[in-house]
Amino acid sequence: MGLWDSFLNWLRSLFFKQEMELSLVGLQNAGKTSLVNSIATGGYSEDMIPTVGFNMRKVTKGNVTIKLWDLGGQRRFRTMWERYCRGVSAIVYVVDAADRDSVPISRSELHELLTKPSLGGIPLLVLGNKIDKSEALSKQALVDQLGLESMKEREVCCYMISCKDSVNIDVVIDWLIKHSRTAK
Ligand SMILES: Nc1nc2c(ncn2[C@@H]2O[C@H](COP(=O)(O)OP(=O)(O)OP(=O)(O)O)[C@@H](O)[C@H]2O)c(=O)[nH]1
Ligand SMILES: [Mg+2]
Repeated sequence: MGLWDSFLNWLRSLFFKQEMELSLVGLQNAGKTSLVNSIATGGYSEDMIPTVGFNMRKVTKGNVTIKLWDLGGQRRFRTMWERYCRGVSAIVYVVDAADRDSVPISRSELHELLTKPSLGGIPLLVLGNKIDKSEALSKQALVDQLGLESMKEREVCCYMISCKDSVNIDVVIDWLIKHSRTAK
């Protein structure tokens, strides 16, 4: 690339730079921190430490800088979810689709969170993770069991992913970038 093209690209990046802030929520062991790693570097590890409280990571994709709040999913951290979801461009809710017993709890935590008036209208991206496992639910089963069809007051989208095998991570990134236009 010539100097002039590089200069033009740099100029373009100044004008089209976008920022967005996202919160990642969901039960412990769902794979939220794994998803952050997958988005940021494509890396994956079996050996993860549960998130205590929260972590903040900034990831740049093209011209979009994404500020990610990766929240702890253990019960004692769930009361903080609402605070970190206020004012974000989108809420990303991660579910372990292979842990069928945990789905009802995941459903009630999600519905409880979304009743908060402060979070009204914020788009929701639900990710059924760990589809590399044979016991993982299908997308339709997950949508049904989480009661996503009944959510009419916000935009809701659901994808099935695997952080382990990097399945659909690109689709997730595309969805996030599209929603950065509403960044505050
Ligand atoms: N098989 C499989 N395992 C996964 C996948 N994604 C994450 N895991 C595993 O699930 C476990 C939990 O992952 P984390 O990313 O720490 O989960 P978390 O949601 O951040 O958990 P908390 O921080 O406690 O809320 C780890 O052992 C990961 O290796 C996946 O796509 N497939
Ligand atoms: Mg974590």
